[in-house]
Amino acid sequence: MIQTTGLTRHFTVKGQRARAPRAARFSKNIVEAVRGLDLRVDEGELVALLGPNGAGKSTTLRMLTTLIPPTSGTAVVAGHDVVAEQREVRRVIGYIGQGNGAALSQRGRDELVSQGRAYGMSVRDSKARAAELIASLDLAAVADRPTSSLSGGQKRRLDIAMGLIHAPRLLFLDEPSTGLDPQNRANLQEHILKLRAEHGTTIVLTTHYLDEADAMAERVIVIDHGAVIADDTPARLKADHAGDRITLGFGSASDAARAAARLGGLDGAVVSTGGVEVEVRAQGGPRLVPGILRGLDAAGIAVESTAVSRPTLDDVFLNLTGRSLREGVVSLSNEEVAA
Ligand SMILES: Nc1ncnc2c1ncn2[C@@H]1O[C@H](COP(=O)(O)OP(=O)(O)OP(=O)(O)O)[C@@H](O)[C@H]1O
Repeated sequence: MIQTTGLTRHFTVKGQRARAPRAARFSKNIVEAVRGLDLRVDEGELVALLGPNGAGKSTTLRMLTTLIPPTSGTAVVAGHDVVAEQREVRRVIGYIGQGNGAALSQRGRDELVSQGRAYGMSVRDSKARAAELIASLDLAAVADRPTSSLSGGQKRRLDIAMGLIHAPRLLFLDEPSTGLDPQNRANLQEHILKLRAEHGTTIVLTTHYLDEADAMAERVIVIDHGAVIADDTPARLKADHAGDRITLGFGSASDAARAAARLGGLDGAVVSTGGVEVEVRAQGGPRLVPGILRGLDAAGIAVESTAVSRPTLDDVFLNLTGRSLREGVVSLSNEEVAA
């Protein structure tokens, strides 16, 4: 359904050099937003592009939806080239960008019908499709109110209905749940999964919510600094790139330091200390704990508490990049990109 080869997008931004002579004060910086992306998404897949702010997720989506052309490389979407066959691509895709515009004084139902007409559907078909989407996205109670009076979650569901009016085979969602409270977020995720189950739509979404990617996507593509750094099912990413986390608590920092020194020899484990706690990262955490406790007991080091947690996608990102996605939020500065 999607195939990209070496997909690249640069932006030129003007930078100001205060100390330079007047004529040379404005320099041009190249931001390499997306660098040589080779991507394949098959029909019916639900794929999440996950990455920190500035990683290149939206730029990728904007190229795949023909909103901006690539600087180099190619992308074929539903059998059509995104540069040479823009109109054909647009006909078969739905795109819901960040903060789409359902904020007018029109009624939601009318907006949906207008959108259907804009896609060349008849009034009758547009009305029938609008009614179907209103029912399946749980908008019946609000569809006849001005859209400006809807809540954030209702507006976002209306955005999604707008993107689906022409029954696209492929739907792009750019951060569908950003700005929603946890309840509305869960509700929206449920609706997206239901639509997909009902219509078999291929869905590509971007998110920086780790739990969203984990819960919804059967495939997660981790993007950092404009390039793919991992691509697999959430379960395999966690198994391959992050171990379980065993946290041991001690009565004193010196006990913790002695324990860390002993545990350092554990095969394949990464050990770190923080005050009176020691954290061990290793595969098969629950099975390792009894042996760890026996070993420390034999060395006369008393363990006061033990906790084992399964890895998250954040652990995967941390392992791959040395940075946390939770902190997040790494914005790519022009200087960083240029370096
Ligand atoms: N129109 C533009 N002009 C200049 N730079 C841009 C433009 N659009 C994006 N960029 C830069 O390209 C890089 C990638 O941006 P992009 O919006 O694709 O990231 P993202 O992963 O979608 O981030 P977020 O999660 O914050 O939406 C960033 O450094 C951004 O500042």
